[in-house]
Order: sequence, then C-alpha cells, then structure tokens
Amino acid sequence: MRRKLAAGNWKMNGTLAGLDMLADVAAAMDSTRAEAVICPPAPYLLPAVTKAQGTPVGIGAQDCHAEPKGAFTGDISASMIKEVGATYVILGHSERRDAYGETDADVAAKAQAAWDAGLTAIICIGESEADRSSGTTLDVIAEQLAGSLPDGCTGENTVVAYEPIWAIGTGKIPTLDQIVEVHDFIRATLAERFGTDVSDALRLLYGGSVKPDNAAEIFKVDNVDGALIGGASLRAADFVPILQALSAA
Ligand SMILES: O=C[C@H](O)COP(=O)(O)O
Repeated sequence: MRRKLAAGNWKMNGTLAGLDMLADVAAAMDSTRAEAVICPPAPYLLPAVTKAQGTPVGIGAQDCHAEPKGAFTGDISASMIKEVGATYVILGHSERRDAYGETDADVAAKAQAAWDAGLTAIICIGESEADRSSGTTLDVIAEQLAGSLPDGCTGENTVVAYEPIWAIGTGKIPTLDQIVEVHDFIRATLAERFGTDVSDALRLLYGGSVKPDNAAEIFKVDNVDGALIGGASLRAADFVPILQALSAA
C-alpha cells in the first residue's frame, strides 16, 4: 500500500518566518493519514528541520549536485542535505531543466548521489505545451523516465512527479482523462523496467496548479498518489486543505 504524499516546493519563495506554517501542517497531520514534506530554499533547510523536529512533517531540498564534494561554487551536496536532517530532494524540476540546461543524464547522476546519501529523490518529468499539442507527450515521458531514473529505483528511494510544464504556475490543469493516461503510462513503464513489485510501491505525484479547490478531483485518479505543490505550499491555509483532501481520497 503506497502512502499518499503531499510535497511542497517553495521554489525561491518564502521567508524564515514563513516556516511557522510547519506547526500548522504538523497539527493537521494528527488527523490525516497522508505524509507531508516541505522543500524550502537551501538556507532554510536547517531551521525547517529544527522546527519540524518531533513532528511527522518531512523536510526536503530542491536540488543537489551529483558530486559528493568539490569546487562547485553555489551548489550543495546530497550528503549536506542529509547531514542537516532533511530526507527528500526534488530533482529534475522543469525550471532547472530549462534555466540550467539539466539533462536526463544529469538528473540520473543527481538521483544516484541522493540515494548514496540516503535521501529519497522526487524526480520530476513532464511535457511542454508544444509536446502536448504535437501529440508526443507519452514519447517525451518515456524518454525522461528512461534517462532520469537510474537502475536501482525502489519505492523507498524514489518518488516520480509528473508535472506538465504548461500547468506549472498557470492555473491550467490537464483534464482528468489526461492525468489518468499519463499516470497509467508511467506506472506501466516503470513496471516494464523495474518489475511490478517496484512499480506498485513507487509513488506518483501530480504537479501543476494544484489548489485547495481542485485537489480532491485530482486525487480521485487511481495512479495519483499525491501532489507536488508549488504556490499553494507556502501557506498552511492552502497546503493543509490539500493535505486533507489527499487523506480523504
Ligand atoms: O514543484 C511544483 C510545481 O512546479 C507546481 O507549481 P505550482 O503548484 O505553483 O503550479
């Protein structure tokens, strides 16, 4: 049985004071079954871990370098993330693929580094609007899955987040049929490569404009095990209702 997961990606947003929302998320978790993870910007990782200590809320980073250490100004390693007490790391987000030219191979190398450090990698994939209109969505997803997930994937070390790029921060979401099609495809593709035991254990998140008013509908989809939430993860007033909708699904 896969435990549902609501993961919040603050991106380069939020403040130190905004971490107070973790207490509200923790309080909500008393009555919810779903897991909650918040991924703040790197300078807030340690304060976030400190605030979340003794609560069931998990903390994650938004990226890591593939190398364990070295002359990589501005980067952080997976073991540093682990050392401060975070347990997840988002990898291959479309904003990083786009702004920093991260390739599938880069993402796979980072995922391996994350696993080596004992972190769970939330690996993001998703098609552009042009891919969607030209009917190549599933081909793009297949290629990203093949290239971004290293051999050795398990339900413990990896979560896959499907984020159509055109749905991120736009308020547009795919139809439920489109979400069903892609999530079923991802599950089947993972089963083919890693076997059904692994594929049945891997959690698949939907991401892109998830809000309190559309979450329940999205979470009805069988192969959606939760969400990767951007804008609506910054405030407990938005994140908690999504977490509650997930627990009720
Ligand atoms: O990582 C989160 C996604 O990019 C979704 O962002 P959003 O919920 O603001 O659309």
